[in-house]
Amino acid sequence: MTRPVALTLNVGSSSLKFGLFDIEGPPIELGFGIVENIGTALRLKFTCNGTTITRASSERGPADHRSAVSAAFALLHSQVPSAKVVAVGHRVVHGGPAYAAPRIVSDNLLDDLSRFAPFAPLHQPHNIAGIKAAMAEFPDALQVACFDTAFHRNHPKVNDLFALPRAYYERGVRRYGFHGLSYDYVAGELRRIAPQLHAGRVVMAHLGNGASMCAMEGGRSVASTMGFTALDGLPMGTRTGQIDPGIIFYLLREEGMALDEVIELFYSKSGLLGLSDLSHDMRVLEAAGTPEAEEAIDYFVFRIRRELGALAATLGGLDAVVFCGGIGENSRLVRERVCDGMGWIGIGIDPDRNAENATVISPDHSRIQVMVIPTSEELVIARAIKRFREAPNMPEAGGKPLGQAGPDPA
Ligand SMILES: Nc1ncnc2c1ncn2[C@@H]1O[C@H](COP(=O)(O)OP(=O)(O)O)[C@@H](O)[C@H]1O
Ligand SMILES: CC(=O)OP(=O)(O)O
Ligand SMILES: [Mg+2]
Repeated sequence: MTRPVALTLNVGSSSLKFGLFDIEGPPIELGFGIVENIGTALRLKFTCNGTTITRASSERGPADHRSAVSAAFALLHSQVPSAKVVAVGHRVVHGGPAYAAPRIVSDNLLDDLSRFAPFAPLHQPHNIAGIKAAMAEFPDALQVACFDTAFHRNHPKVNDLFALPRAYYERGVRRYGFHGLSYDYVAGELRRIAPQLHAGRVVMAHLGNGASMCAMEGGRSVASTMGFTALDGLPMGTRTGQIDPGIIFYLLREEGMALDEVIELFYSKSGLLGLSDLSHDMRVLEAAGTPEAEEAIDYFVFRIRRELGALAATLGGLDAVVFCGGIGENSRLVRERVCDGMGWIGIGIDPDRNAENATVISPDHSRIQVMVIPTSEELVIARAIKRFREAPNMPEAGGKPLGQAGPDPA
């Protein structure tokens, strides 16, 4: 017997995450998979019905994104042969200035999204390739694109500006902000767990391989540390984060680097990896204990603290800080160091709660609640699919980001 399911695809620079959802009622996750090590030798992991299987790719030589997607589809077909994929939802990192809600995929949309590829070179080309692969694999399925930038589209204009001549803003050179699917999910969870905090002033820190922070007022994004590209703001696994743009001119002019080399340096060789000279992976750095690894963590924490102060000032005060993403959800060390000595602003941490990754890690009666809320970009995508299936003819059926409006459909 076949059963109709929805598939979510989140194709990143070095990994692909996919989810399988029952969407008959409120979306329920049936399975979750990850294909890692794109660029070298693929490693696959898939959990479904309580069983986890892991596999190494049999392919020889470095595997590209196309083989990663094929491997994910093959795994699905072999492990869940009864699943009939009726809809596929895609995380698309850049939606540009226009897309403030999910969209059904069309040729026009794909053309439009390709224009933003230079703004997100680690993600957008792979996101688009994932959509095309899914269209070929599941030709009868509904295809929905969900944008990381959409959650931030209602920023006050001043927070979207760069101090360039005005024409550049009109041409799309704006501070877009990313990780919107994650913030949307976590804002929805915050509304469920603590509606009074959701209604207040919140800084969220999505700390994963990509890392950013978002200031929210009443569940709406008003500012983000990421800008025109997902290179801005916090240092990341392999990305610089905010940097003096004068360095780019110096590298091009004085050190004679080619533009592509600078792009590679900033996106793929910097951040935690560049500073530690060891790894982009926080777990490895925490275990290493070398002075360089320590300094990489110190810089990561320093920039988070600095942005926390700046975003709190943007909000005119602070009611809650929420950590999410692989580091935010799991690294007690990073959370502890971020909150250390922040009593002056009202932030404190309970060591036992922090060690347990508890939902609330601040002490009782704290003025500012410090929380850990695991994110799920996949569930936000599945909910968008569900809305489109219920109202297929509405171009905006994806609606407003969940954290921002209306009751949670789940
Ligand atoms: N227990 C842990 N302690 C510290 N860091 C962790 C832990 N688990 C995961 N991480 C870190 O989370 C990061 C990956 O985050 P994730 O959100 O999964 O990334 P992606 O952006 O690829 O989705 C890596 O730096 C990893 O080391
Ligand atoms: C926008 C971004 O940085 O995404 P990721 O964390 O998946 O790299
Ligand atoms: Mg991520």
